[in-house]
Amino acid sequence: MARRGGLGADDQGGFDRPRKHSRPRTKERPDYFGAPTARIVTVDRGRYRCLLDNGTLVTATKARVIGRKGVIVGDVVTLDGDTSGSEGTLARIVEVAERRTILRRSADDADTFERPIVANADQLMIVTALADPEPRMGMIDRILVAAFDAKVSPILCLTKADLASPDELIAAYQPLDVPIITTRPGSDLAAVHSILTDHTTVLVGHSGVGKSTLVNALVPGINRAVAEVSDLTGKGRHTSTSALAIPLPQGGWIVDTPGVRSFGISHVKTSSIVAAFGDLTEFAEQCPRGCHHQTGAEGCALDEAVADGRLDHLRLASFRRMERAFI
Ligand SMILES: Nc1nc2c(ncn2[C@@H]2O[C@H](COP(=O)(O)OP(=O)(O)OP(=O)(O)O)[C@@H](O)[C@H]2O)c(=O)[nH]1
Ligand SMILES: [Zn+2]
Repeated sequence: MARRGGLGADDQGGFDRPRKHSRPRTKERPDYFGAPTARIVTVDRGRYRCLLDNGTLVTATKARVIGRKGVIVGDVVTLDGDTSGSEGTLARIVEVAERRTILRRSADDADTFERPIVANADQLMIVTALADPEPRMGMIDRILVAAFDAKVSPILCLTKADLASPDELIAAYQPLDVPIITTRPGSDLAAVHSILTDHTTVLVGHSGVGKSTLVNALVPGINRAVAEVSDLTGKGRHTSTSALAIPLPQGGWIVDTPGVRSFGISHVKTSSIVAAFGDLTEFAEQCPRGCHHQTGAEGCALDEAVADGRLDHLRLASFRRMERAFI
């Protein structure tokens, strides 16, 4: 006679095992639909400063559901808990939206650990002084490579045009099709504004190039806003190495990166540089397997393309310089 569950009803082996998958859930996973979303503007010692869509600045921690996943500046997050932004309150980050881009760097080339620094940026502005400090093309090239790799559009901003001519740098970077902006004290920033509007643009540059001067000119009153953020961290000045995202009055964001002085690019692959030079890919496909495309590379189809006029030699020279920047 068949009894329901008869088989193995007294079978120790079958029923003593913990039934991991059939245990009833004690708690339903909460549904965060309708919960406020915010942008991470800075990170300081495990505390995340988030700007709600309504303009409220909220301090938050990571909820346990986030686990070990990193939350970085530029991330779009869902908040739970107290999102009033009142002093002493703490919200919880319960969801991190999928990132459109991640800008990474390794601190230097010896450090192969890649650190994500900014999420969801679509532009990267390399701020370089034309003098004082002297421009370093190697540095510009490395940052360009990092931008191409992250599929973030680079922009070159040449400051201190009152001290030296930009002609040489413009000639060097024009073949890359990178927008180039020059500034000087009191210069009209309309071109800068229009390139930044409705984008999320990360600013990188060496100390002293005039990045703060530029940010202050772009965002009136930001001195005060920076001070507010540092006050809330309990320190007199903003000493965090975190990036700081600043909303632009006309729409869009700029992300200032005080910590990024060097730009290790040990995580970048050759293929992503070739991919960044879309017009070169069709030629490179004709190269011998494993071709590094450098000067003297045997049978490199890029040389042939230049020889028969299909490719501008300056463009190839720029591509090779980019590749050399990290080989
Ligand atoms: N001649 C000239 N000086 C400038 C220009 N822009 C900025 N400076 C000066 O350059 C110096 C450095 O400017 P900052 O804006 O502090 O440079 P920074 O890149 O923010 O430097 P850190 O704060 O150290 O990261 C200051 O003395 C500025 O007044 C410019 O277009 N021309
Ligand atoms: Zn080649």
